[in-house]
Amino acid sequence: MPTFLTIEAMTVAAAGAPRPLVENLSLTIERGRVLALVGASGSGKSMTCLASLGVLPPGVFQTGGEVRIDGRSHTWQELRGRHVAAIMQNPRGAFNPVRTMRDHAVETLKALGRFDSDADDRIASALIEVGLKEVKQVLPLHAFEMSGGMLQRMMIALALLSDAPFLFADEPTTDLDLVVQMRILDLLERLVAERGLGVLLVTHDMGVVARLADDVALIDHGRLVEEGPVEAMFASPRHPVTRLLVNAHLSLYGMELA
Ligand SMILES: Nc1ncnc2c1ncn2[C@@H]1O[C@H](COP(=O)(O)OP(=O)(O)OP(=O)(O)O)[C@@H](O)[C@H]1O
Repeated sequence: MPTFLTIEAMTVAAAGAPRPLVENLSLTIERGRVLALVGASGSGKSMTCLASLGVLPPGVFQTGGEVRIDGRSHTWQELRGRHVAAIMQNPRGAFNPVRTMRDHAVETLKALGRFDSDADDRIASALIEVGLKEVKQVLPLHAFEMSGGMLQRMMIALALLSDAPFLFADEPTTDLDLVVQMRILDLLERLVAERGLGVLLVTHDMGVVARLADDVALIDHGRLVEEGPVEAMFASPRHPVTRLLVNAHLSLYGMELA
């Protein structure tokens, strides 16, 4: 099983934009650890994620860089599903409204080339692993019949069906209420511990970072400006934007940086 996923010198540009949206950005994600990619809105976090998965929106292009697993380059087809699974913000929008949860699970297994006689067992154990224990009741549901928290759990279950060792999670709790956020973060933490997943967690929420991340990388205007263990980032942030984010977080608790 691989140990490291490295994003190397990733550069992303948009047609007509005067400067790159992401510039020469390198990150390493290690199995069993959570790397938080933080930064202000529009700093390039999602573009880094999307470029690394080869799914940039129309008009936006990767102009440099690559993704390696333990030093080896891979095609997007090999990366997506086999090595990296992804969960995104707004799970409701990710589901086809006229298809059931079972349809989505079957479609995911078919896309991965893993739809065989064990499919039903595999789907059931993925649902149980993410806390959707009433499998028979959940599988016939459509997205509109489920809460945001259930849908995010279902997205994570679909990600687990691939057995990919790395997970990209782009703002996985942003649209959820605080109690559900906490439960999803608990679930991600358990999956990192039990499956040894390596997670790239995209967020602008320093509360989420404090709760889940081992390491933090800060991006500003598409460039990596600070990187290190989470404790150091909170105790002595160096870059002005990191100080701003940490101070904004601490002020919620009536505290500020020394
Ligand atoms: N489809 C697009 N075409 C051109 N530029 C885009 C497109 N989508 C986003 N951008 C620009 O790319 C830059 C980076 O956007 P990105 O979505 O990666 O930021 P982000 O850090 O993830 O922000 P947020 O936290 O708000 O999601 C922004 O300046 C944004 O305006």
